Amino acid sequence: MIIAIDGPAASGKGTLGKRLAAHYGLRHLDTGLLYRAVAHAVLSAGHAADDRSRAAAAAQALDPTGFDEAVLKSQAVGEASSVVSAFPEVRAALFAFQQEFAAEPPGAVLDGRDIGTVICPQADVKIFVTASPEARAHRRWLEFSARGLPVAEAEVLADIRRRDERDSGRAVAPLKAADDAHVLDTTELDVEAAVAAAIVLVEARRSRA
Ligand SMILES: Nc1ncnc2c1ncn2[C@@H]1O[C@H](COP(=O)(O)OP(=O)(O)O)[C@@H](O)[C@H]1O
Ligand SMILES: Nc1ccn([C@@H]2O[C@H](COP(=O)(O)OP(=O)(O)O)[C@@H](O)[C@H]2O)c(=O)n1
Repeated sequence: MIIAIDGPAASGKGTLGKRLAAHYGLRHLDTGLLYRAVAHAVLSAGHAADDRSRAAAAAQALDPTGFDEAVLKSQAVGEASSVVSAFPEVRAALFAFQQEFAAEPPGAVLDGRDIGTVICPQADVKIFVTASPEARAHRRWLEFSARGLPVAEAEVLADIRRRDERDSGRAVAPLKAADDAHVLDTTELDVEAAVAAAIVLVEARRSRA
């Protein structure tokens, strides 16, 4: 079984992806980490995120095993990742790895922006997770605070809005719900309620199979 989860920044894709993978005994891939790792490689080599040829080269050279999530999940890397991810060469370089990951038995849960539309259009279940920008900013701010990263909530909200706009507006693989995706709005749901709602969607699909 392949479960595709897409949605805007900090909507809870990764949390849901991990929980569904554990529940169904599937592997999980947070595809945002791939774009974050490319952005981090470009920045740490002293280049700007909008340096297209450096970003393409970093994506082609990427070793997608063993990411340091603490480093990649910073605000600066998040912002840069949405710049590098708009380059078609970067997306092309990361395409095969994601498709191969999904194809390996017994299946997988992948989360990102284009899983249901581009990477796994054949996914058994597609979930588009969303929540209000304010709820998402608050959750991400809590996360940064818990990690001891001081940042103003208004700044997190501005970053989220900027990234959503860039991710939705790009020409290649923009952030959008697939026509056959179930939209799950978690603004009023805590993690447990969101996981339970997602399991209901997966079970409904399985009972039709
Ligand atoms: N339904 C929810 N209610 C409250 N907090 C949530 C919910 N889903 C996720 N979170 C929290 O919000 C933050 C962002 O979630 P995450 O799964 O990392 O989102 P994404 O992968 O979409 O960026 C995390 O700190 C996570 O624990
Ligand atoms: N499948 C994907 C996943 C992420 N991305 C890009 O990578 C950035 C970081 O993704 P992420 O999932 O780690 O971001 P958060 O939702 O965790 O903040 C996004 O803003 C997108 O620009 C993408 O283009 N396609």
